[in-house]
Amino acid sequence: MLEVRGLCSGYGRARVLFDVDVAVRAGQVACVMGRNGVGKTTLLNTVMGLIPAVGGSVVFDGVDVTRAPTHVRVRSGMGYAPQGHETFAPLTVLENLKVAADGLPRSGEAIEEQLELFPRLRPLLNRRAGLLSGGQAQQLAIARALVAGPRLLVLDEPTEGIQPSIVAEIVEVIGQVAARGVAVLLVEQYLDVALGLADTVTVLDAGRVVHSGQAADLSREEAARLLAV
Ligand SMILES: Nc1ncnc2c1ncn2[C@@H]1O[C@H](COP(=O)(O)OP(=O)(O)OP(=O)(O)O)[C@@H](O)[C@H]1O
Repeated sequence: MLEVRGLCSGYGRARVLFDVDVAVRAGQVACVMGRNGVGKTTLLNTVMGLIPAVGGSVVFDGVDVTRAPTHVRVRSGMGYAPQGHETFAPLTVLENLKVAADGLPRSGEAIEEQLELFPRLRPLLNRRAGLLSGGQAQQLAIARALVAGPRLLVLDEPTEGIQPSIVAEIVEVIGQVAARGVAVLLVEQYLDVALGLADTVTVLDAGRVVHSGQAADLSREEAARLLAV
């Protein structure tokens, strides 16, 4: 579904990612881990085309999108919930979902599906997104990314700073989304969440892949060691 090969990117002349390979299959969760500042968000932003790649390739569903603008990637089936659960703060929850569903053939149904996935959002439909708690806003951000029915869902630290009960709900939804056949590329700092969801794990350090493999083959101790490098 997604094949990232030899990806290099950065900011101006400051190179952040060096030859990063990562792949995600339909129905699987690929988790990218690493300490703060190693380049995880830069990787996701480069995959989504928000930062240009200076080397390597991003192939989605067999199509090379390395130079495609973000909106083309989104239209071709890539959904993104960036770090910090970004939503349109002055708009209500429903308006946020409507903006994301704009132009879809069955937008009402698409929004209803998200409310089934995130029942906590239903009583909040008329609340401004800027007034939501962090966990509610994160659920809205994921719902927005899902509303168009992406085949790849890219999530940047969806559990960061969120109360444990909502973390459990978000983890459950990510598992359900993958079980429906969506490929999930997930940046996650919490080891338990990551190892609980992941099919594959890629660990970055200083912009390079230092571990890549099946989650089932990675012990908790080895993962903790890699993240402490
Ligand atoms: N807009 C920017 N301009 C210049 N440098 C940046 C920019 N954004 C990030 N960086 C730098 O790129 C490097 C990687 O940052 P990135 O946010 O990708 O790391 P991360 O692994 O996602 O970290 P975190 O877990 O803290 O979110 C860091 O050294 C950071 O300072």
